[in-house]
Amino acid sequence: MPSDNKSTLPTIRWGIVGTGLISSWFVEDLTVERPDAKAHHIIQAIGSSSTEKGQAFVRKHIPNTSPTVHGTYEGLFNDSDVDVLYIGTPHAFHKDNALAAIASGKHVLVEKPFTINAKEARIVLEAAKAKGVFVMEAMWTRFTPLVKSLWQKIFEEKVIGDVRRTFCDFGLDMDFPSLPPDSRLKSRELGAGSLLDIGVYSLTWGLLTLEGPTDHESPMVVALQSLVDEVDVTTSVLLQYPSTGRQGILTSMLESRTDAVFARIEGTTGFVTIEGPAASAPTSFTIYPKVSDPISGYGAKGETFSFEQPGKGFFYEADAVAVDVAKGKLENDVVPHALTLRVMELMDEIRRQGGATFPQNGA
Ligand SMILES: NC(=O)C1=CN([C@@H]2O[C@H](COP(=O)(O)OP(=O)(O)OC[C@H]3O[C@@H](n4cnc5c(N)ncnc54)[C@H](OP(=O)(O)O)[C@@H]3O)[C@@H](O)[C@H]2O)C=CC1
Ligand SMILES: O=C1OC[C@@H](O)[C@H](O)[C@H]1O
Repeated sequence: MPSDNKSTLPTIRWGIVGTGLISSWFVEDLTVERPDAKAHHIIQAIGSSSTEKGQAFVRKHIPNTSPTVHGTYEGLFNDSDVDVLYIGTPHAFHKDNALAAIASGKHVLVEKPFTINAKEARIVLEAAKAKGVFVMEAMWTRFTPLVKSLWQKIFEEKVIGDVRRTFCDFGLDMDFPSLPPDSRLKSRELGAGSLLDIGVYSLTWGLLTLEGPTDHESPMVVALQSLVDEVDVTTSVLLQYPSTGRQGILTSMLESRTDAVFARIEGTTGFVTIEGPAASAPTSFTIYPKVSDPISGYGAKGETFSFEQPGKGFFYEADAVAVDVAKGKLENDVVPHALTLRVMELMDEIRRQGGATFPQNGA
C-alpha cells in the first residue's frame, strides 16, 4: 500500500465489486471531506457487469474521481493497483466474490450478511486466513460513534442500571407482493427475505446491548417466521441469556416501516431509546431515568444525545479497514471473524426454526 505524502494517514486503494445501491452509498461516503478521517481513501477501480454500467456509476456518484472501470469482475480482481475489494453484490454472491478476491491476494470488505449461511462464512474466513489477507463483514453500524457512546453510557456509567431487555425492530414498507420475482428481497436464488437483509441489524442491536463490549455468552433462541414461497416476510426472534436472564425481542419485516424510535433498552434504573431513519442508521439515543411514581412519571422527558455527520457514515468502517490493513492485521477488533460467524450461526438457527430456506442451504 502506498503512503500518503500529504499526511501521516494511511492511504488505501479500493476496488468496488458491483454498482448497485450500496456501492453508490459507499463510494459517495469515501469522497466526503471529514476533519476526523483516519485514512485517505482512493477509489481506484470499479468492477461491473458492463463497462457502460460502470462508467455511468462513476459519472453519477463519483464524478470528480477517475477510477479504472472494468467490464468484468475478473478484470477488477486482477487489477494490481487495488489494495482492498468491497463486495456490494446480492447476498448469494458474497461467498464466491469474496473467494475470488481472496484468491487474487486482495484484502476484502464484504457487505452484510457476510454470506448466506455459517457454512459459507467458515469457507471464506478460512480461505482468507490461509492466504494471509484481511477480511471483514461490513456491519457498518457497529463503527458509528453513537455505538461507542451508547456502550459507555450503558456499560461504564451504568445510566440505566443493569440491562434487562432490548426491543429492536427493522421494518421496511417494500410492498412485498408487488416486488418483481428477480428482486433480491424476493428471489431465493439471491438470498431473499427480511432476516438476512435487515433482521441482521435487529440481531446486532440485541447483541450490542445485551452483551456489551465484553460479554459473549451464547443466548437461547426462539424464532418465528411468516413465509411466502419459503421467503421470510416477517421474522421475530426471542433471545435469552442463561446467566443473566436478559432478553431480546428482535424483529424484521418487509411490509411495514418501523417508527423513528426503532429500539428500546430497558434496565433496572431506566431505559434508553434509539432513534434514526432505520436500525442500520442510528442518529440519536435518549436516556430516560427511572421515576419513582410510574403513573405520574409517564411522559417524563429524557436526555437526547445526537450524532451528526456529513454523508451516511460508511466511512467509519472504511477507516477501520484502512487502519487495520496498514497495521498488517487480518481481522478487525470491532467486527472480528468470531462475531461474524456467531451472527451467521444465529441466523441459521432462526431459519431452522422459522423455515425460510435457500438453494445454497444445502438443505
Ligand atoms: N450496509 C447497508 O446499509 C446496505 C447493505 N446492502 C447490502 O449490499 C448488497 C447489495 O445490495 P443492493 O446494493 O441493495 O443491491 P442492488 O441490486 O442495488 O445492486 C447489486 C449489484 O450487484 C451486481 N450483481 C451481480 N450479480 C447480480 C445479480 N445476479 N443480480 C443482481 N445484481 C447483481 C450488480 O452490479 P453490476 O451490474 O455493476 O455488476 C448490481 O447492481 C446486499 O448484500 C445487501 O444486504 C444493501 C443496502 C444497504
Ligand atoms: O442494509 C440495509 O439497510 C438499508 C436497507 O434499505 C437495505 O435494504 C438493507 O440492505
